[in-house]
Amino acid sequence: MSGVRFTVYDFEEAARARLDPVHVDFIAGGARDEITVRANEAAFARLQLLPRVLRGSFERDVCVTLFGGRASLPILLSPTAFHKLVDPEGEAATARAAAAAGAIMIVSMASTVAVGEVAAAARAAAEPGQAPPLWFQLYLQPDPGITEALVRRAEEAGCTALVVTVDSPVLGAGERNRRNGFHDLPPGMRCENLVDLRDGERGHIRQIAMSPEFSWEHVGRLRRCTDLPVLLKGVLHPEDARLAVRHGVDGLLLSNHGGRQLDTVPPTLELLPELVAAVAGRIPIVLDGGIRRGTDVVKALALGAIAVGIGRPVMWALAEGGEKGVRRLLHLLWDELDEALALCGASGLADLTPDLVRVPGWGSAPGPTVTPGADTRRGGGIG
Ligand SMILES: Cc1cc2nc3c(=O)[nH]c(=O)nc-3n(C[C@H](O)[C@H](O)[C@H](O)COP(=O)(O)O)c2cc1C
Ligand SMILES: CCCCCCC(=O)C(=O)O
Repeated sequence: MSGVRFTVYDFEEAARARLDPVHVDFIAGGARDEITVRANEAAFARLQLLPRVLRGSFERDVCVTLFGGRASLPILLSPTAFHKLVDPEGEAATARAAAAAGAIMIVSMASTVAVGEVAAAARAAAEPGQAPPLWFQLYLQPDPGITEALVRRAEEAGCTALVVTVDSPVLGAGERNRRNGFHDLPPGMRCENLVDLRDGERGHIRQIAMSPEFSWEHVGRLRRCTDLPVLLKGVLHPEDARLAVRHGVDGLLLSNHGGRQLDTVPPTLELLPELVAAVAGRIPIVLDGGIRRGTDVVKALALGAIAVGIGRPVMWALAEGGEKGVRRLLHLLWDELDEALALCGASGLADLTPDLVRVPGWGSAPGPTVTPGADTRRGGGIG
């Protein structure tokens, strides 16, 4: 069925050959001119690695502890909607692959399998006695009762953290989707987490309300309605990062939505040093956008992210080979990460420090100096 896949790009190529071009556009596309989509990957390519040698360590440990849960690798599956578009088992297949690899999966509010079923699939595939690390992503809803009902569904499913996407006061303009007339899921597919939230609601995409009315007050309300750790996804401005800390947020997913919301925002990698300095070790930062290689993971972690997330690569791998495809993808990235650590002279993630990365010609690590003790990987709020 599937040939040998050596890189993330091989999965993408195979998936493109297999999928409806309209769905390829939905996955690959971004907002407007897709400048940020391209910038995300380019930022990683621009940054250089400056390895250490002769550090005398034989094995490498890439496990990471986040909010008391342990993951086998610092690569999360960022929330992506509509997995059934690319595989009949949808998010259940993804969850089995993630759980088998010990990777954290963030289930999208717009998943095509209900979060409870996703969790059951993950449990069945996890190592015996291990709780599969599963988080839930949501968009705040104008009706607080709906937001709360979603939180309860996630809690009941056993999710261990909530990721609130805050970069979507309106839906970013995906011009490819507009041109293709892609506005609805095909018959037989729906957003299962939305079914029966209110009488008569059948899981239509339109039930997800994007609204510019949200403020920090709503974040505070959500904070009070659950004991789960709450992360904000899509904070880009350092001042907003400081506000997030002040509002009791437990972590940030530094993300520009893979370039799918506001076009021309900076690549997340370039923003990372500023955000690390802004939160000053008080909460951990996960970064997504453009991660395609083990060396990309090393660069993000060296600059202070505790872990990274991948979006499109998961969709391509799921399309290419279902559960097995995602398993192979995670194994491949784990392998690349392990190799990159070895070549950098690192025995673990804590060895990834800002001095290992350089902007060409700069002669030092990019961005503002990270305050000593402000490394979110060792600071408070984690573990
Ligand atoms: C097909 C697709 C669907 C997505 N769905 C969601 C979603 O439901 N919620 C969300 O917060 N982000 C969503 N995102 C954004 C991802 O979580 C993530 O931020 C982005 O894909 C990371 O960039 P990358 O694709 O370059 O790895 C989606 C992205 C893609 C490509
Ligand atoms: C109103 C539909 C929202 C679907 C969310 C999917 C998403 O975030 C994306 O980037 O695509």
